[in-house]
Amino acid sequence: MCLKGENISFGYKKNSLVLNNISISLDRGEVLGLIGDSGSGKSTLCKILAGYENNYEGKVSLDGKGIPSKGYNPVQLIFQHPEKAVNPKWKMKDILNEGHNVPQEILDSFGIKKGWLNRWPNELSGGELQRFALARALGPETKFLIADEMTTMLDAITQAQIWGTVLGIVEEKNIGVLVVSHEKNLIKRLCHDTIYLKDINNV
Ligand SMILES: Nc1ncnc2c1ncn2[C@@H]1O[C@H](COP(=O)(O)OP(=O)(O)OP(=O)(O)O)[C@@H](O)[C@H]1O
Repeated sequence: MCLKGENISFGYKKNSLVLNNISISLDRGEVLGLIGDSGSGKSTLCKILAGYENNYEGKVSLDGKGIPSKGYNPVQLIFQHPEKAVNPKWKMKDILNEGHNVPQEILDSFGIKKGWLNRWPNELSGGELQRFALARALGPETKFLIADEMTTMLDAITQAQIWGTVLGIVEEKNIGVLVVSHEKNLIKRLCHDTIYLKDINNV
């Protein structure tokens, strides 16, 4: 199975492109790095690949078919700020199990403690919250994970722990991962291959 973006062009404003004719392809089981200057459109490309942004030119496909607009999204996007991805009025256990019942072994692998389940999102640290976001995103129907600066705000130890867990799970489940980061060493350590996005407004 392959997640493809073909000849993607996109601008937030008319006559001002952020992405110009970008093509990218990610296989299941592959860990691909995406680097580029600030403002070059990495997050925008992530949103397009995960189906969050529809107003683009070109084609995004999963094995030749469009990303399903209803039901569970097999392309899961994880952002830098997990607090923006959760409903602040829900307890963590409800947020966690919204799409499917997350197995105990996944909770254990991310070090999610029982006591955290009864808390509200604002009662957890960024790293704790990101563990929940990942446990939820790596569901049985997930085929691709798009990690947009997902550990940027964390200390080095937490970053290594979280990536260690994620890499174990994606390998076992044969999930493809796009790793967006400005940390070249992290990309080098994690990824099989890397692509570079140029800022088209800065060349
Ligand atoms: N919702 C939006 N409305 C208008 N312009 C936007 C919006 N989101 C991003 N942009 C602009 O689009 C360009 C690309 O932004 P994007 O966040 O995709 O870049 P990036 O490569 O991820 O940057 P960074 O590495 O700094 O996070 C930037 O110039 C940004 O200001």
